[in-house]
Amino acid sequence: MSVLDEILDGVRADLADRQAATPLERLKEIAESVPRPQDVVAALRRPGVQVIAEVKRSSPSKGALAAIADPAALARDYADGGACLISVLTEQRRFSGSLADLAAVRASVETPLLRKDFVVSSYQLWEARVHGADAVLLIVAALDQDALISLVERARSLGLTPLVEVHTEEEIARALDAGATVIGVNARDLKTLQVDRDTFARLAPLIPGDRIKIAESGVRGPHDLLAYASSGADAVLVGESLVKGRHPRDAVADLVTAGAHPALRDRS
Ligand SMILES: O=C(O)c1ccccc1NCC(=O)[C@H](O)[C@H](O)COP(=O)(O)O
Repeated sequence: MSVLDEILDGVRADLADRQAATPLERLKEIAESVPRPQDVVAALRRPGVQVIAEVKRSSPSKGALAAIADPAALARDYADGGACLISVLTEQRRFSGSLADLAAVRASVETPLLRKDFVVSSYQLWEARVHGADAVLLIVAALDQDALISLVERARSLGLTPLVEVHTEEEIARALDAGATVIGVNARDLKTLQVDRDTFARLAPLIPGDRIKIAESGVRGPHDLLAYASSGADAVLVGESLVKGRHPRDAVADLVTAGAHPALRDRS
C-alpha cells in the first residue's frame, strides 16, 4: 500500500466520524452565516510570481517539522511578509493539522486561505467553507475522474477555488478534462515521497497558457522560486523551509521580493 493510500484510509475514517458528529445539513446552515470566499484567481494573477505559504507541522516524508503552537501568529507573519494565499494543512494523522487551525488562521488574517487536505467528499468542501477557506486542494492521484469532475464543480458552486494538483502527464490531462483553471504541479511524488524539482519544468509546457500554474514543494529559498519562475510558474507553494526557518515573515518577504523582480512582473 502506498503512503497516499494509507493517508486516504485515515482521512476516510476520520471523515466518517465527523459526518456522524455533524450532519451535512447542519454544516449548510452554518455556511449561510459565513462570508463568501475571496477571489483567489485574481490574487494569483497579480503581476510577478506569487507566494503561497503553508502552515505545516509535520509530514509523512520528514516527520515533525515545527511545533507551531500558534498557527494564527504564524499566518500573520506570512501575511505581513506578503503571501498572496496561506495554505493550512488540516489533515490530522500525518500532518498534525486540524480544522481548528483553519478557523484560527481565518480569524487572524484577511489573506485568502487554502484548505490543504485530502478531499474525497463534498462534505469536506462544506467544512472548508464553514471554517473560512477560499480555496481547496483536489489531488488528482487521490480521486477517480468522476469524483474529480464532481468536486471541481461543487467547489466552484460553493464559491471555493479548486487548486487541482498533478504529478504526471496523465494527471495533467485529467485535470484539464475536469476543467481545472488553477493547476499545481507537485514536485513530490505522493506515492514514493521523493521530491524532484525538475518535475515542474517537464510538465508545465503541457498546461495551456490561460491556466494558473503553481509549483509545489521543494522551495528552499529565492533561488528555487526563480528556477520555477523560469519554467513558467505563476506561484510557488512553500511549507517546510518556512516553518523550519527562524524568521518566517522575512523568509516570505525574501521570496515575494524575488517574485516581484521586474523581469517576472512583465511576463504575459
Ligand atoms: O510533505 C509530505 O511529506 C507529503 C507527503 C504525502 C502527501 C503530501 C505531502 N505534502 C503536501 C505537500 O504537497 C507539501 O506540503 C507542499 O507542497 C509544501 O512542500 P514543502 O515546501 O516541500 O514542504
